[in-house]
Amino acid sequence: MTAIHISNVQKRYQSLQALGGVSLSIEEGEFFGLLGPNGAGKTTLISIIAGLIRADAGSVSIHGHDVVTDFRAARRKLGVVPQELVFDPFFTVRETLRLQSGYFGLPNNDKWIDEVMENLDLTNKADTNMRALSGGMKRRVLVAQALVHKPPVIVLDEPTAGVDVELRQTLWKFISRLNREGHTIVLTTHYLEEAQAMCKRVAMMKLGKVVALDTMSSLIRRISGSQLIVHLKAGDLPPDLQHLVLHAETGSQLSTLGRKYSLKVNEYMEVETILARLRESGAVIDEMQLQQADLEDIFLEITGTGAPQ
Ligand SMILES: Nc1ncnc2c1ncn2[C@@H]1O[C@H](COP(=O)(O)OP(=O)(O)OP(=O)(O)O)[C@@H](O)[C@H]1O
Repeated sequence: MTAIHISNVQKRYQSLQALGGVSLSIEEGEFFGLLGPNGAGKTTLISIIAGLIRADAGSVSIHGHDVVTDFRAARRKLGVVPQELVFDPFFTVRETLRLQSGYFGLPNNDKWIDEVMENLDLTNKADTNMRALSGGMKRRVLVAQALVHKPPVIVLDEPTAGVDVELRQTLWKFISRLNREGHTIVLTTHYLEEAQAMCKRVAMMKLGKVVALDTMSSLIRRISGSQLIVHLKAGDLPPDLQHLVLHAETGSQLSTLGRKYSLKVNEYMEVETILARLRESGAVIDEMQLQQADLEDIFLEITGTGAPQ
């Protein structure tokens, strides 16, 4: 079954086209990543999925329920962890979670609330007022709040932005478990290595459009091969190797003198050729390293920008 079906969604803010016709289907049980640089439209798309804002055109359904015409049924299937921390400061953690359960018509939900709190290391804060919690703890409550009604589809918008390593690990352990148990997970994150580790399939967005949609493994294969990083302490890269340059750092960008290049290498044999050409041209290598391409390189190649901030 399709968990989220997005069909030609468009959204404009005055003269700005935030989403220019996004179509995407996410199947039940997937662990899906939504990536893109700042302003790509990820939060706008998530807000439309959550029924918080209306698309100008197109449609979104969750487990077959349209988010506009069948809002309540769609909302029941969905748990959203938003980017921003918004709470009523006068309630305790447990009260906050009970209220949220009530909103979904689940008055006797304490067993699951306890389990969620336990899994997010919130148990000893259950009776603490929201206003007395640290930012990281508040973020845990946001996650717990999204899960109170055991939604089959869970959308997390930058859940680990600015949180410590401990919370990231706790969160990923719990989210992975929910995914293994069949929940569909959709994630946006600033941390590409996190997306690479967790997501099986990703969509990359840029300026309101999906510019790449593939499994993580084919995306990684797309930028085939590796990169050879060479730090030259004398001489420079000969012109006939310039076409291989992925990144270059020179002079003041480096803590040491010289020039540093990342070169695209498709086969290991090519390393030999590159080294021979450098030697012939009089360049002197200070350090070198061979690295597998990762999601960051692909992101750079596809969106033309650095990692999302
Ligand atoms: N309420 C709004 N009014 C006007 N413009 C908006 C509004 N919300 C978003 N935008 C604009 O729409 C575009 C898409 O924003 P959106 O927040 O969806 O991007 P994003 O991919 O989530 O970015 P980020 O990674 O920074 O969160 C941006 O150019 C943003 O400035």
